[in-house]
Amino acid sequence: MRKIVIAGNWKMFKTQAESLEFLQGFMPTLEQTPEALEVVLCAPFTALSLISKNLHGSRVQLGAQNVHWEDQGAYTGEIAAPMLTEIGVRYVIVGHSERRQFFGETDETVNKRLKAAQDHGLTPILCVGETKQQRDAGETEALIAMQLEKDLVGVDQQNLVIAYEPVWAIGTGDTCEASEANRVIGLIRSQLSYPDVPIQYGGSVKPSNIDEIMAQSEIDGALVGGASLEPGSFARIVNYQ
Ligand SMILES: O=C(CO)COP(=O)(O)O
Repeated sequence: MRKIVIAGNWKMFKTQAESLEFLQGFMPTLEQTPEALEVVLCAPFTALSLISKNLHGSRVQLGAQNVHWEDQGAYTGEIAAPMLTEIGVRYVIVGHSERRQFFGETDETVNKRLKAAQDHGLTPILCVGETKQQRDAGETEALIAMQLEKDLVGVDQQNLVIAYEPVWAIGTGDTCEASEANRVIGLIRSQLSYPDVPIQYGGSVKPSNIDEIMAQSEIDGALVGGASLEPGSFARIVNYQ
């Protein structure tokens, strides 16, 4: 059976104080959440250590939003895997479209980051997805196939989560139709050597559409941006029907 993983990607939001305030509202809502569901919070680097201390003993897993491929070195502004594992981080987002678009992330660096994360026992959440322009040009399938081919060279698919995030659906309120997300995720799965990789959908996931998304046969969870910032809204998402 494939694992279900719902992760909040807080992006560049929340100070330490705001993170604690979130936890106070969110943690009590998890009592009804099925044990089989993995709930992950991918917080900014500065909040990880404090959140880790406050998650102690809870079922929520901690995630980071990026990781460098070297264990240490002269890489100003980067964070290495041992710095994350030391404070209890278990997951890390790699290759988010915002990293690819605004910070020059390439399939080559994404691949290196994936392998470094796994070498240190972190589970990477690899993000793939097409832009509006690519979708309109009918290039969705080819683009995603190419991203997977390049990003996954030498990557252990048994310790991996993939997030299908159509770039045009991120932060726009313009969700991809659940059936279309299901179709693309099925195509992604057909390209994997290990078919039980959990594959999430990401892009304007909200309390109002999570039930339909999770009802799809190929979709194993969600990577949630804006709607993960407020405890009540993220609680409704992880307690999907
Ligand atoms: O980029 C995302 C998650 O990684 C999606 O963001 P939104 O849920 O805000 O559209």
